[in-house]
Amino acid sequence: MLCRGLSHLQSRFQNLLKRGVICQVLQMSNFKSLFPLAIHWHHTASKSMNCAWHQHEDHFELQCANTVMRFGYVWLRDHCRSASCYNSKTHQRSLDTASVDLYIKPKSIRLDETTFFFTWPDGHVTRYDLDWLMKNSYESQKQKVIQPRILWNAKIYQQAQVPSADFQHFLETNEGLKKFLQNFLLYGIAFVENVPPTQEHTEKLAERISLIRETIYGRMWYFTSDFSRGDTAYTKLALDRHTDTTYFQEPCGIQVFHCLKHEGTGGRTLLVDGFYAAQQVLQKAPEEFELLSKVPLKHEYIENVGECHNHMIGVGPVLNIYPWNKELYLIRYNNYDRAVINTVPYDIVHRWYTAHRTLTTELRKPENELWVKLKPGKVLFIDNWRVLHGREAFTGYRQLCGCYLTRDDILNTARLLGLQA
Ligand SMILES: C[N+](C)(C)CCCC[C@H](N)C(=O)O
Ligand SMILES: O=C(O)CCC(=O)C(=O)O
Ligand SMILES: [Fe+2]
Repeated sequence: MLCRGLSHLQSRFQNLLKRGVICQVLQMSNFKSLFPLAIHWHHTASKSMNCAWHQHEDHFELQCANTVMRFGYVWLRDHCRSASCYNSKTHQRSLDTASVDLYIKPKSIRLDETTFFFTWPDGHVTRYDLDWLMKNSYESQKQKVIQPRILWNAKIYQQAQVPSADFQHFLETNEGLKKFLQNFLLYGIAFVENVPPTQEHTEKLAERISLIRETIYGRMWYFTSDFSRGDTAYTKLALDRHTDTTYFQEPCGIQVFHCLKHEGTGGRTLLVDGFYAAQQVLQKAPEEFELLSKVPLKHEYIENVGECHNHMIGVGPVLNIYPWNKELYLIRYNNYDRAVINTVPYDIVHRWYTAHRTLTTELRKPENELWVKLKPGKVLFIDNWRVLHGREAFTGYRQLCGCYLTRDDILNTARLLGLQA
């Protein structure tokens, strides 16, 4: 076992010292640029980043600044990035994980500058860069937000004065696209203006950022109040706030709306940030937030109108959160399409209704409602996993076209443009 800088060890690491071998890494000058979590460490670490490590019986421990990170040996062996274990051209694992001894332990560990060298019992050597380990540790992921967002009520959104994208700029420049996507990711809604009011141009716009998600409503849809489909959307009635396609196992990620024509009154679009409302529930009644994130519900779409026969069922809680950092990523809220609740016993059902009421109260607060009148030329993108939409009743002839997009593909575009998504 080789160690460096032992003389620099301070009392801070004395506990670790007592338990065995300690090594320290000094002067990590490239640390901040390599490690995106630098923002977090920035406050806690001085310029020379001190890290200490320790080889335990069943895991490897790394301590940098105030973070203690633990890595199991099977995990470490499984994440070997050597040429025989990992294809760096395809970014795919070649190693057969099932061939790794579940009780594997390294024969030796040494640190050279900022690279650890693990030698395994069969002589295979794995190298891990310190910053790679830090970035990929559970402990750092736990503190990290997957998707930075600005939660809003009407006032916050209006005061932010988020600009709309211009059709040409959006189509022809990466910069225009990137700005649009950044706003979309932050707020869950975004507008494009100066779009020729046709279905073809709307389609072109959608294809610029994502693959269109074809559903039972078609690829591009075009609808009026003709009740051509068995759903209230195809009437002139008001629609309370909701998310769409809750009856899919994976609800559509994004909804695109373009109002091509409206000769009449009413018909404004209502937008509510579901995550803002959920955040209020978390603050006011955390146990209700938890219940909404745990109780599985069914939503259902049953249609028998004309030639259209469909029966869709989607299952999932109202609030969907990542288990490791509790970050909210999907709200499934549609009181029209919610199916019979038969997945939980009656006493929990009652508690669920209470929690659902609390969330509904937040969602219905007038200060959380953003009302917009969609006009030909102005296309609205809605994050259907976050922002609820609704509409006011209307009179006269109204034509809306649009489509759904797959969330994976829009996030793919965002990442390729360098955005965090
Ligand atoms: C958008 N488009 C008119 C095609 C479909 C409307 C789907 C309406 C359905 N109740 C839901 O919320 O999913
Ligand atoms: O007519 C509208 O403005 C929206 C209707 C609706 O909720 C939908 O089509 O998903
Ligand atoms: Fe809808």
